[in-house]
Amino acid sequence: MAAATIRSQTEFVRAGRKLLQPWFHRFAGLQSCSAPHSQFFAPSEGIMLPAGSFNNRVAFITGGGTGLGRAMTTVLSQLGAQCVIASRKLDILQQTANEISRQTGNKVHAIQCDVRDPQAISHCVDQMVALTGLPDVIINNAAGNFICPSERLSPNGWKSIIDIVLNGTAFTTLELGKRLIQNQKGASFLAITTIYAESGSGFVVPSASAKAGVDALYKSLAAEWGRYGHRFNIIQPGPIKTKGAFSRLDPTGTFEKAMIDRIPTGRLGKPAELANLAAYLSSDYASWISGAVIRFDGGEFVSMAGEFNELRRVTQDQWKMMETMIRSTKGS
Ligand SMILES: CC/C=C\C/C=C\C/C=C\C/C=C\C=C\C(=O)SCCNC(=O)CCNC(=O)[C@H](O)C(C)(C)COP(=O)(O)OP(=O)(O)OC[C@H]1O[C@@H](n2cnc3c(N)ncnc32)[C@H](O)[C@@H]1OP(=O)(O)O
Ligand SMILES: NC(=O)C1=CN([C@@H]2O[C@H](COP(=O)(O)OP(=O)(O)OC[C@H]3O[C@@H](n4cnc5c(N)ncnc54)[C@H](OP(=O)(O)O)[C@@H]3O)[C@@H](O)[C@H]2O)C=CC1
Repeated sequence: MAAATIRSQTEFVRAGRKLLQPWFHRFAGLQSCSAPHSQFFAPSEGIMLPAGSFNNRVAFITGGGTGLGRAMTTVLSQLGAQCVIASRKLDILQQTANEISRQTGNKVHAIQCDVRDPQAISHCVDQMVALTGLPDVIINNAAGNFICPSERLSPNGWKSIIDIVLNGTAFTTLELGKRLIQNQKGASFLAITTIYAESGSGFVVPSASAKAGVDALYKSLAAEWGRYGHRFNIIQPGPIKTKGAFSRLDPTGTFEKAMIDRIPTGRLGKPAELANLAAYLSSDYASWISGAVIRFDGGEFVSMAGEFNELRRVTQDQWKMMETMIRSTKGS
């Protein structure tokens, strides 16, 4: 009996390893494939804004230790900003902060903060004020997500995403907004949401609901707090390969090709491309942009939305045949 249990456990572990091996390989280098026509849309990953665009500015980036947050921190730091990154895992934050500081020569500070907890945010802002003063640029980027059929979702599963994404963004924005208003200091607020904040999406229902809430929060505050010198903008990215996102949204790697097939530019986005857009929206060059929602997805959203877009698959011969059929139709 015991031997049978051990054998079945060993088999289970073996099967698990086999299943997970491609996963580890995929995330080791975060490589992805692309369609041949993506050659027309080669990413420009160099820094877009002039050097020094953020000199004497302080930027606060939640979730700045990994993925897109790290890319945005790198670009802002390269452009002269003193950056403060905040999230739950201090060791990762500190490593990122040290690496970027070394790379750019500008100090990046790491502060531990769970954005679900308003008191932790208040304490984090106290620490930031002591280190750098209040920020000029705030990027609400921290998020949590996982694919899950809604009938399998527990109340706590729902709550954990809403707490990080919607409440976390609201608590951070309100804490910083109130302090900036008290100090009569203007600032640029940017939220990173997603294309499905607009459409909704099955299988990521808590994330879709929370991100839609963030869009509404930022559009509302753009209207209300302009009078205090605050701008609020939103970037809705499509798929950009990061370990955080793809390990939770495409754990087996099965859907990546289908995703690329439906993106008109034939490839995924690059963190550096998003970082350039975020830097522009947060800069003085964008001082007349507020309340904007920028979809940044290589055309994926419209490609999925159009009734007839699947006709891309029709060949020239099939078109000839169909045109003949249509033209030969008489009457209605
Ligand atoms: C067809 C499309 C295919 C592929 C798409 C591929 C690519 C992407 C394309 C577009 C992306 C668009 C938007 C992306 C949005 C993003 O936000 S991506 C960023 C994702 N990054 C993260 O999530 C990082 C942070 N995440 C985490 O820390 C965890 O994952 C967390 C679960 C969110 C939170 O961790 P925490 O430790 O606080 O929570 P837990 O205690 O572990 O869990 C809380 C409850 O949730 C339940 N849970 C957790 N995981 C699952 C799961 N996989 N399925 C179901 N339920 C889950 C957990 O059980 C707890 O509930 P309880 O058991 O009832 O207590
Ligand atoms: N990559 C993509 O394809 C897309 C990403 N996005 C959005 O881009 C943003 C960045 O995602 P991406 O870089 O891909 O993924 P990551 O998982 O790398 O980034 C999420 C970050 O949020 C932080 N975080 C999570 N929970 C909390 C919390 N409770 N308090 C503070 N920080 C927290 C994590 O740090 P820690 O674990 O240390 O707390 C992590 O650094 C997210 O808003 C995501 O929704 C939108 C569309 C597409």
